[in-house]
Amino acid sequence: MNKPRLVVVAGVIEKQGNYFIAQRFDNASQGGLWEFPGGKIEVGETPSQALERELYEELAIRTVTGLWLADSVFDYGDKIVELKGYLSHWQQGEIQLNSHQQMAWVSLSQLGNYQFCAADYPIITALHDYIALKSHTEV
Ligand SMILES: Nc1nc2c([nH]c(=O)n2[C@H]2C[C@H](O)[C@@H](COP(=O)(O)OP(=O)(O)OP(=O)(O)O)O2)c(=O)[nH]1
Repeated sequence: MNKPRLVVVAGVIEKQGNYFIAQRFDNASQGGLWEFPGGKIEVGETPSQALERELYEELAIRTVTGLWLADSVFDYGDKIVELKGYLSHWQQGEIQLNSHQQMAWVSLSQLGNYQFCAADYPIITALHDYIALKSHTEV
């Protein structure tokens, strides 16, 4: 039997130098692990539309999708996840945690203290690279 291949979008939201991360419910797939919020792309959606819809459903905030950070493919055994990571810019609303058991705002260096879903590590690397590049090009 072919394994399902899910195409999933995830958004990195920054506020005052910290990044939003959320912990999956213990009883979900990849339970208890941390992630960037997002979810599966539905038929007919662009990645940005899917991400803006998911962040509204999961966190009740309106966002605009920004720069693409990285794509990552990981085989979890029962399914293959193709994760697309983007920056997401918070526009409106206060965060309500509708789909996660915990949230945190953490600095770039603190991201290393959390155990993320395996597919997220290339996104975290791309975020580090992006921030390093940005700090070198800003005067
Ligand atoms: N939203 C999100 N999902 C991620 C990330 N990293 C990662 O491996 N995933 C995986 C976990 C899930 O298997 C899948 C996304 O599914 P989902 O968040 O829409 O919801 P779900 O729990 O209903 O998924 P599933 O159990 O039906 O597979 O992608 C991430 O950073 N954000």
